[in-house]
Amino acid sequence: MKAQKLDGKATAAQIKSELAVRVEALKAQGIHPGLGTVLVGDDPGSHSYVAGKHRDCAQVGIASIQRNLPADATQEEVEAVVRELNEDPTCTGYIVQLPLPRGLDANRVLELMDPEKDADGLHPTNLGRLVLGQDAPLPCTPRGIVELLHRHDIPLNGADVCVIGRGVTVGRPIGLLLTRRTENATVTLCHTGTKDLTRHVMEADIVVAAAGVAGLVSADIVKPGAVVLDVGITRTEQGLVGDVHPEVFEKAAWVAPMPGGVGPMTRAMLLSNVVEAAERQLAAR
Ligand SMILES: Nc1nc(=O)c2c([nH]1)NC[C@@H]1CN(c3ccc(C(=O)N[C@@H](CCC(=O)O)C(=O)O)cc3)C=[N+]21
Repeated sequence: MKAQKLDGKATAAQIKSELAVRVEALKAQGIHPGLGTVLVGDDPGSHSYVAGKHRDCAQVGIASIQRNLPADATQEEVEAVVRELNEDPTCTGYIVQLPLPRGLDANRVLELMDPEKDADGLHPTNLGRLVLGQDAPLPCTPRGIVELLHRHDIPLNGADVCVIGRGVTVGRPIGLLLTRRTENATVTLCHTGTKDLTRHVMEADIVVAAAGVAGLVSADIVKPGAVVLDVGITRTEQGLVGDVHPEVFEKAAWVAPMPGGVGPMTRAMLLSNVVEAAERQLAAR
């Protein structure tokens, strides 16, 4: 058996064409969505992600606002840019690209953002709203994963999901999304302190691999017919490597590959968050 592909690239293209229609409708009402990015330092990976985000914006008619700071920028300089974007009416949503260079306090920066403009869903207020089940921008990668599963008719109701990784952008919030009544999955959150990872992966209907350990999920620990999503990215001399070993394609029913799976969905959800923030601003007028 060869796994079917959870095609994030094609699904993201579909979502972008839906968003382009909503952007036109907003513009007709006088609201022009604009995405701001705050990028500190010269990490080539971060620069290429941010460039991709602005290309996506152009495709759906969202304006781009780029604020780049040098690697030696101070906490005060970064915070000044955040304050500026909070006040900028042309910026309807923005992100601070993570991780920030050493020595900068990302939590203090996130806290300073206007939660209504938080396109990443990572402001403490919005993470709190997620816990409380209130309407708020959702973290992009978890939201992209749920959307990818929904659009391939993968059932979540009652599914046993094993999440590997407890990071703030993926592992921790995805448990909150998947256990909402509307999704109704059962989630096990595994991490470096997990005693027997193999046992948890073996029992799972759906595996979300977000540990950042190349090839961590091998075919021998995946249940036949499982759904496996590769969220890990490790840069090697041979290129980008995911957390899911290629042999898993021979055992799983569905695989979201890296590249071409969750990454493009993450970017599409960022655009969704910007459009929804603009729609909320219109509704509040
Ligand atoms: N504030 C903030 N928000 C983020 O959403 C955020 C961040 N910081 N820091 C870094 C991570 C990483 N991330 C990715 C998004 C898309 C791809 C993506 O599109 N990947 C392509 C391939 C990537 C490539 O070829 O370089 C794919 O999987 O097909 C990857 C990684 C967002 N992040």
